[in-house]
Amino acid sequence: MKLVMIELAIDFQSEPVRVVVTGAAGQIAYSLLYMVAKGDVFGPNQPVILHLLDIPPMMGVVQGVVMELSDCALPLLRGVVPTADPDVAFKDVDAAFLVGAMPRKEGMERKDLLAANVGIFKVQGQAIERNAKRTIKVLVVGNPANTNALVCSKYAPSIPKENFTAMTRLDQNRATAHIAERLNVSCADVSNVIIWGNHSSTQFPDVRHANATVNGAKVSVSEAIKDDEYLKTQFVEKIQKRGAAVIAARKLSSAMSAAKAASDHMKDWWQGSANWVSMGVISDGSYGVPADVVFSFPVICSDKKWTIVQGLEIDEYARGKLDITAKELIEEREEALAVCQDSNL
Ligand SMILES: NC(=O)C1=CN([C@@H]2O[C@H](COP(=O)(O)OP(=O)(O)OC[C@H]3O[C@@H](n4cnc5c(N)ncnc54)[C@H](O)[C@@H]3O)[C@@H](O)[C@H]2O)C=CC1
Ligand SMILES: O=C(O)CCC(=O)C(=O)O
Repeated sequence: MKLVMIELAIDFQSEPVRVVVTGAAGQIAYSLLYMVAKGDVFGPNQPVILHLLDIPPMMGVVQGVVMELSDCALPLLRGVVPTADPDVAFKDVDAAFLVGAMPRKEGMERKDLLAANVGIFKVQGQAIERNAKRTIKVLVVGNPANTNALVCSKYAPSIPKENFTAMTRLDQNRATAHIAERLNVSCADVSNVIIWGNHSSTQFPDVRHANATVNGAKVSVSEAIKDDEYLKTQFVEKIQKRGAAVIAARKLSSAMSAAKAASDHMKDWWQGSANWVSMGVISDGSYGVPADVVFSFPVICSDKKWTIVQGLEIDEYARGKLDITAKELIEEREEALAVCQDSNL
């Protein structure tokens, strides 16, 4: 099928940002592209040019997505570049959503995807190094997201490591929504829920510093819930296993909620965050987390930069949880780097 490049003839004052979405034929991209193209992420006045990357056999499907984007008649969408060539996809891009990867099936752990997916992020890191703006902001969604982000950054050595992040916002959103439901308040009334560590079943969803507005008064979540044992056990397990629960129910992995989380993550990074948000970022050793892993920390974003929230108390219980998830990330890193070295990609 012949691919067409669409440059829509709309005149805007601001320069468009170039945004690549990989896995453009897949289910997360199908929701995410619409959110980006209608201004949810980069702002209601910021034109965008979308680069859509997928593999050659999926180009027919991508062409259908291009048609639908056009049919949405979105004023901010200045152009669409569908391609199966990473060098075209990453050319001069300002922001990247790295979604394209194999999703897990029922019964698998996310790290089981490592051997299949890590090569994709090596190749894309190399393409970023050759083509992207040095200021590119990269959000890795494809699993295992933290380790894929680390691999990607290692193969783009001239881009600052701070520009590579992994998505744990879906876990944050799940935890926030769960607390809000339990307290019968809106999600907007719950703040500062933290996800520490890996986007995996070792992650530590932590509400020890979270607040909720209940009946007009701001209180700590633990005060409002009044069941610390529940918050330390069932709640943690529920969030850790939520992805698997969705797969069991839908026979497909989370997509609409994953796209919303990707949109939230990039929006906060680009436009600034009102509260703490959780992002997988390169560890600088904060909270005793080993360096050279992409670890989810609470961060604040401003001026298109994230900063790890410092000074939070880590008690013995939290220390144990942080150490478990850090250990898993070190194991994943060693395995991933071995796969990259063995592969001729
Ligand atoms: N971090 C997180 O919170 C979440 C991560 N995920 C992960 O996101 C990934 C994508 O999920 P879905 O969209 O549901 O999968 P999907 O299977 O619907 O789509 C994946 C797309 O990626 C494409 N693809 C494969 N190799 C590629 C390559 N080298 N370059 C570009 N595109 C490539 C496929 O052809 C396919 O179109 C999976 O790894 C999934 O586990 C999903 C939900 C949440
Ligand atoms: O759990 C999975 O592997 C599916 C996608 C995902 O990462 C999630 O839903 O959290």
